[in-house]
Amino acid sequence: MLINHHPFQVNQHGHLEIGGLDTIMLAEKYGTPLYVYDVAMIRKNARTFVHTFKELGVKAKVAYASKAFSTIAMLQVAKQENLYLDVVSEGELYTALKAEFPTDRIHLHGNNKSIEELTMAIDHNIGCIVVDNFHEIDLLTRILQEKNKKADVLMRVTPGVESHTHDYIMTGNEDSKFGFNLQNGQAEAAFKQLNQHEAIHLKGLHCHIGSQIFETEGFVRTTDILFNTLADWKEKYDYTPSVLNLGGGYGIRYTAEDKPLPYDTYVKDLVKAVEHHVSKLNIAMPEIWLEPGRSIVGEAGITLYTIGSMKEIPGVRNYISVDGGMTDNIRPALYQAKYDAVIANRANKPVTREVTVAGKACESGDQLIKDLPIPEVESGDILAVFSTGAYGYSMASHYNRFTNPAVVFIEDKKDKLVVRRETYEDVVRNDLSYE
Ligand SMILES: Cc1ncc(COP(=O)(O)O)c(C=O)c1O
Ligand SMILES: N[C@@H](CCCC[NH3+])C(=O)O
Repeated sequence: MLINHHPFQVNQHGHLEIGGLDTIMLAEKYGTPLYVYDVAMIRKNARTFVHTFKELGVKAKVAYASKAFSTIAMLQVAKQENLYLDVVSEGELYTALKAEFPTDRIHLHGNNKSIEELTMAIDHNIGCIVVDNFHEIDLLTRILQEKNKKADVLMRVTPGVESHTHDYIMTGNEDSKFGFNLQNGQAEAAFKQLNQHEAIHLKGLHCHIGSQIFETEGFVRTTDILFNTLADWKEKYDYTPSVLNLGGGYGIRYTAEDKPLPYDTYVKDLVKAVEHHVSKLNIAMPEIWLEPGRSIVGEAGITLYTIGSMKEIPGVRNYISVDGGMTDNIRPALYQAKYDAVIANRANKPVTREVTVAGKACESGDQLIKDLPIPEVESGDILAVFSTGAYGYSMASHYNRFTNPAVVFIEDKKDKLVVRRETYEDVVRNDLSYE
């Protein structure tokens, strides 16, 4: 039985299962809040992207955008699936090195890369650096010259496309902190610097228009815009790219309102758009690189909470409070993101009322879900929130000095702790005395 369109089962005890295991057993064993991932689902998502390119006979690299969920275990799964890896910071790169991710398969992003980040990337011979701005060109070329090394580089451009998503996760629009602007000549100026530099091998362009996008039209329009520029640069500079990186952004189902496309549809439409322009320009087909994050891990993860206090305000609203909230999932507070959930130990009971799920942080805005239909509940019940696998753990905070939850992976009906729950000692570890 699918629960509210989510690919999870309910067992004979009426308990929600993930990967064939009882979520109530998991909550008892590991405590709550708890992030739980169905690893088979992660692998299936990754394989859909990779296999679709194979079926189409198109050379491609699928780089998991590790910002969505970066832990050593997750990066080991990405490695096992032969994915490439997108990192945006020293910390994400450090995690990749700890996971022994092959460095030539790592791509470095970032709109304000530090000298240390660039140096670390160059020292570890990572596969590609996605250059974002003029300051970075100066830093990068200086470091390469000092070290007498060369680097493969993509140039991040902003095409001026407004994707249909929340303002904060839109990145390809003209007014963006990311990348070189294609409209105002900055991209062309950067191109000239990069293309003629002896320490740089400019493999092509990168573009990421935003996240949680449910149609392919924005991506196709972006491809049109990129090829306008490429046609111009072919004519003026005899330049043809060997790589086109179209970023990530493929939407997932958080609630029944979301209607995600199958992931192979994105791949097929993008390939079609690129092939169209390639044949018009009469150039060799570039390799296509993608950077899915959310679509690989989002629906594969759930969060289990224990329900504590409950408050009824007659005629206004009923609250149930859980033992986590914005500190393990900032997305509702940050983007008004909507989530769906069930009472995991009463997953087959009829719905009788609507509640707002409040978190435990000292913020009125710490509300995970508004107007969630649920059956009768008691304190101590377990709430399972769906589709928390992306940008939950990775955006967690220590506000109110909460500890970050543990992470458990399920595969072949076995549970494995992959991130320990933090202790209060972890939280104060770097505090120094002032006495
Ligand atoms: C450059 C870049 N690539 C890839 C991603 C991953 O996006 P998503 O998780 O929506 O697939 C992001 C985040 O939005 C990004 O900024
Ligand atoms: N953190 C965002 C998406 C990442 C945007 C990065 N470019 C989210 O939770 O949806």
